[in-house]
Amino acid sequence: MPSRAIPSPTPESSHHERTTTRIFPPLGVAVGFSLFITLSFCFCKISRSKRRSTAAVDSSSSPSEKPPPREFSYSSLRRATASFSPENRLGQGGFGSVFRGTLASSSRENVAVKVMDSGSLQGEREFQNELFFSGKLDSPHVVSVIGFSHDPKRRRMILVYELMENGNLQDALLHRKCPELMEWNRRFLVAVDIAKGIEHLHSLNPPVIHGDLKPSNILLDRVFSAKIADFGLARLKSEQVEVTVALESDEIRLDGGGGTEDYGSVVEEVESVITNTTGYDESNFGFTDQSPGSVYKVVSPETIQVPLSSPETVQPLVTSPETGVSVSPEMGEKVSDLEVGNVVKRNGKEMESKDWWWKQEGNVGGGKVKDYVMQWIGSEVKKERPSSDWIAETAEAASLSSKNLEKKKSSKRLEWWLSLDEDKEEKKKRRMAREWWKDEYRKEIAKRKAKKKKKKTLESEFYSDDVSSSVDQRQGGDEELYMKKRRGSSSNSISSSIDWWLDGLSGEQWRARRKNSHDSAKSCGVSSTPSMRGTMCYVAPECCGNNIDDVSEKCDVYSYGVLLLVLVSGRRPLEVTGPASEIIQRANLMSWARKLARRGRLGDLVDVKLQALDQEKAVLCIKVALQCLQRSPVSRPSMKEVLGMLTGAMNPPELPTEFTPSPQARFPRRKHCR
Ligand SMILES: Nc1ncnc2c1ncn2[C@@H]1O[C@H](COP(=O)(O)OP(=O)(O)OP(=O)(O)O)[C@@H](O)[C@H]1O
Repeated sequence: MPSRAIPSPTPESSHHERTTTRIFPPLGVAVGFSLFITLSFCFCKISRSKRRSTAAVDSSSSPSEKPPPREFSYSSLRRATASFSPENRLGQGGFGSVFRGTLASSSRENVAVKVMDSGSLQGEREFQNELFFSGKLDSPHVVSVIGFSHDPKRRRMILVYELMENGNLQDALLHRKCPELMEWNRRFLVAVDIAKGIEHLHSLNPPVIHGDLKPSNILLDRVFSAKIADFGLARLKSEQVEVTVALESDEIRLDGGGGTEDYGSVVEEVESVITNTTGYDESNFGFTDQSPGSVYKVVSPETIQVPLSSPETVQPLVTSPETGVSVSPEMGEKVSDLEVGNVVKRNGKEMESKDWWWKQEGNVGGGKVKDYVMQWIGSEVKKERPSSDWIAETAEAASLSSKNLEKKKSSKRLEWWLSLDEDKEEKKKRRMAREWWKDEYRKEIAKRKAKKKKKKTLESEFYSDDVSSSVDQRQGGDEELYMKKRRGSSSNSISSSIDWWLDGLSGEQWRARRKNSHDSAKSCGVSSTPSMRGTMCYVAPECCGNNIDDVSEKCDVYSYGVLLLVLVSGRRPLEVTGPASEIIQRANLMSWARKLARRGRLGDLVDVKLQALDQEKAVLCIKVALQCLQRSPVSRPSMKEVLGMLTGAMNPPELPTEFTPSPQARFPRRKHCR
């Protein structure tokens, strides 16, 4: 087979090849390089966009970590608020004033700056709590804490929040009566926003219980979307860990039932809010004083104590091995149960039952709350005082003890008149005067009797609704006490009126323990939070006791029920309103709603000023509210269920059986004989 001859290169072709190889290799490298660059650029772009899209998916499924609160200098916040000028004042809370401010940063962000009252332990607790929870909560339905400023030497505590342009719901709905909130749809959305916010709190692990839900703690943004604010009374719900503050000793106490790891993590978390964000190494709250015994002093296997205030003020508690009661070594005296907390058993272990939520600050046994309640009720009713002055009457009755004194004095005066020994002429004059006195005295007695009778009728009418069901709830001795108190002496009629009124809302325990309540109003002037347990009318009955096991998410559900009724009716829980014949019935919103439910007339509760009303949805809201207001916490729905019912994701609720309209009588009523 002839082999193919390979042509030998001619001199020209070899020259050409030489030139080509001289030119093309660098060209090929350049082309290849540019191709490589283009490809890798495309690859980078594609992978980056891919990464971005996965990140977007991730962030939608689990919200990105919220930046921790920033630390601001006092001077920067002073500048932001024009030296805390009164024109910038947004409101006054129980523990400080809130100012509008504009941060000097490039974003010129508008903020709300809350300046805590210096020296107020409650303010300190609120400050602490807000920071603690700000790290945990990240929801569009919860007001965010942007930052803080703290100067322990001057006891300055400032919190910086996102600005909620339309202020609080109480003011917008009930005082300013914002036209936006007169639209049914907007009001309904506010109800849904709040439900979403609470549902978020309860869905966390461990769940967060707000503990003080009320319209003044709901803030509205520019477009009237609602957000939950004020975590001053909030707490973690956990079998294992309780965050408590022993106020007398200026200490945070982190109680854990499950070994040191449990509370260790919570301690870290509290610390991290302060230290991680600010490098707060020196002083703040004493967190960074790492000396054993001053930072995490283990009192019992379940308890860690963390000094709250500056190290100088800290008096760590130690526990007496015999009694298990905490003792202040500095003072060398026993801190009573009342001051530190009752020792209760839980999971077979002894623990402090009274945490700061139930704890009463300052005037522990002062019994000042009664005055405060009176003042508060007064402020509630004075706004829409009826033409009939039944309140004045009851107020008059309240001062009966002083009148008793007066009565005694006048009878003394009468005796004096009778004992006078005069001459005839004088005697005649005196006799006439004596007769006049006697007459007057008789008239006065008759008048008082009539008043007493009238007042009794009013009272029985007023409480007729709540009492029957309340009595059912009470067991054994409680019932007797209840009835005894109900029959209580008329000399205490105003306070008893108020008590019974409150009983319809918050349970008897509220009154029984009110002498333990602190008088926040006393020191701060304006506050609607009369006790550390939450706010009267909004606090659930079981949340008035000392048993921490009773505190659950259902306390918030109850408060939401009241809030929902306020939203639908456009009035306060206690308000004197409506035609004279129905004033008493309507005064207590919750009782009135229950009454209307029994009569099958829920529609009567709806605010008449509402525009574009969806009657069906309004009635749905009232039914949901009544579900939430059931006395037994287990009967109340969860917040998830509430949200489901409101949004239509779940079937609409039935009325609780206790409030269903009573069936028509089968037999015609017997006519009264005249
Ligand atoms: N982030 C905010 N944006 C706009 N206004 C606010 C903001 N925070 C608070 N306010 C206004 O300041 C008022 C006082 O708020 P604060 O939380 O101190 O007290 P409160 O909740 O009304 O009372 P209490 O302390 O008794 O519960 C609020 O009612 C509200 O009108």
